[in-house]
Amino acid sequence: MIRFSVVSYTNTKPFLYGLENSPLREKIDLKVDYPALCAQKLIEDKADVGLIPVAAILKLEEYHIISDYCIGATGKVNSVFVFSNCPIEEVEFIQLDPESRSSNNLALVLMKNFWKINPVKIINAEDYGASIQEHTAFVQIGDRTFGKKQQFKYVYDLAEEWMKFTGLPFVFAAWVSNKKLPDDFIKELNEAFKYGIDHIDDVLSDLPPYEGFDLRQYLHSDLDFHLNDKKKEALALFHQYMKEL
Ligand SMILES: C=C(O[C@@H]1C=C(C(=O)O)C=C[C@H]1O)C(=O)O
Repeated sequence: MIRFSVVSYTNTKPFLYGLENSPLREKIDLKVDYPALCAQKLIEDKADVGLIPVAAILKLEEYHIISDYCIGATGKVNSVFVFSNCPIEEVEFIQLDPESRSSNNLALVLMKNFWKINPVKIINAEDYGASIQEHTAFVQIGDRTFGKKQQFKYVYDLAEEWMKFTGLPFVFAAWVSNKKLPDDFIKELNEAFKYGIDHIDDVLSDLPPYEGFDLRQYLHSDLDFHLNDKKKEALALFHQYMKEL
């Protein structure tokens, strides 16, 4: 069995749909985890393949990006935000999301290089996401952000801000193995992913509706699952900025 750790959020449903409908399914021990844990499992060799935050690639001794599919966005992603009670230029404390690796680092890169601010980082805030301090903001990713945009005065979509900063799309998570896998396995895996991405309407019909959030728009347009050349360029640039943090 090949051990998989994949993101437990709605953004991953098309990939799961592809896997569930693939003959490969029987060869895979499939676990869904929050993204930071997917990364940890690959680092500790508790999984062989992960849909992992790209920020964590820098922590792997050996890695192979095994797919031209990813979790990415070209412009607004609609599920990765900094929520704030004050304008970003006035933020003094930034609470990071314990489930994230990429977006936490993306927020730090943008704060340093784009917004030119240097707030205090808070890693496991006791009042995470619930601070009433005016100058405290927080990073949040995934389904927990659905419908939350309306609740904050200042909301920054980090894929959109990255696009303003660099003119590039962004890659949040990629399919990575920590050891070399057989070529035919990788080929079948990518066929399964393609099948899932081609059947987003079927994925949507299996999902319960989400009040105040347009799942159809999210899966069809906000997310962009193709790891194309522009996204690879963005990934290299992001890693470069991360190293300079
Ligand atoms: C777009 C998203 O991409 C994700 C963000 C990640 C991160 O910040 O580490 C990791 C995996 C993806 O699930 C999201 O979760 O909303």
